[in-house]
Amino acid sequence: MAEERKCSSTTCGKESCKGCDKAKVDFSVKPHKMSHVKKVIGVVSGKGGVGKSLVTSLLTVTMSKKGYKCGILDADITGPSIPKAFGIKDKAMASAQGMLPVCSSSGIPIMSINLILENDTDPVVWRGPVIANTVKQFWSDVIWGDLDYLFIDMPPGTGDVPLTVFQSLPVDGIIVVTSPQELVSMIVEKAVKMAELMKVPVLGLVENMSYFKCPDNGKSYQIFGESHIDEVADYHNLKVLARIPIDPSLAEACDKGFIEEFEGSCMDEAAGVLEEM
Ligand SMILES: Nc1ncnc2c1ncn2[C@@H]1O[C@H](COP(=O)(O)OP(=O)(O)OP(=O)(O)O)[C@@H](O)[C@H]1O
Repeated sequence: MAEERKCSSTTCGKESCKGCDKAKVDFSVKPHKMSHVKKVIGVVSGKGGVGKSLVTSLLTVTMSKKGYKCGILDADITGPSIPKAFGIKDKAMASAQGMLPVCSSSGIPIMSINLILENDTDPVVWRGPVIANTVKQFWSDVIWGDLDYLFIDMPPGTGDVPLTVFQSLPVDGIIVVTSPQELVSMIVEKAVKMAELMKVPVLGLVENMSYFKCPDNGKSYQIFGESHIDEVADYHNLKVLARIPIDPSLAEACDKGFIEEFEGSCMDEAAGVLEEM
């Protein structure tokens, strides 16, 4: 008689799966005992360079200005950009109890691989499991203290690290960042399907680089083509939380480390959704 074929998925976890060795296996990792984080929010994108780190930074700054205690876990180990956006030059320290995040000038605790590496330009040439373990340690070994929201800047795509974050950390919801271009529907669908598989709610979509408002004539131009974000959001029954224009002052703030000085209101709707959670 043919042997029953075992499910080899690490993500199956279905009650109905009779063959899955890994069904109902608990991959969760405990936070540091001195961390009390109320909500964990993942910021994801289907592909690189769409402004995920910018959106993570803007959300954190907006929520902090509303009086919430927020932190950022930079899970983008091979392309960390959060410390730069916040102009952080110090390195992370450790105490006998655990690792200490570095606080930005307005007091936002941040942990990123670039706060540990000797030089910011040192490349991380590590195997996937080592990278994934580092992210887990940023949760289990870092003393985050009391936080209302911890934002996780995920690496792009649906690979090893996003999978580790979803399985190991108690992610309460994700925000999907896109840019206006043809691939958007496929990219959003991949992120939404992964979130469904991981049973994590999608809080909504953010379209970055939506348009450019010309300072000379006040007209808006859709530099990357017509936006399809509304159709995609309707199709998946999701909200569009923000449309961020291409704004050279945002790029400058991000690249020169002044993101905390951001005063705009483009993240207000997203902030409202987070407050309602
Ligand atoms: N709306 C915007 N207007 C102007 N510049 C922007 C905007 N969004 C992002 N940028 C710039 O684009 C670059 C890439 O942004 P960012 O690092 O946030 O992307 P990312 O999706 O996190 O990239 P990666 O996936 O490679 O980590 C940065 O230099 C940033 O300042």
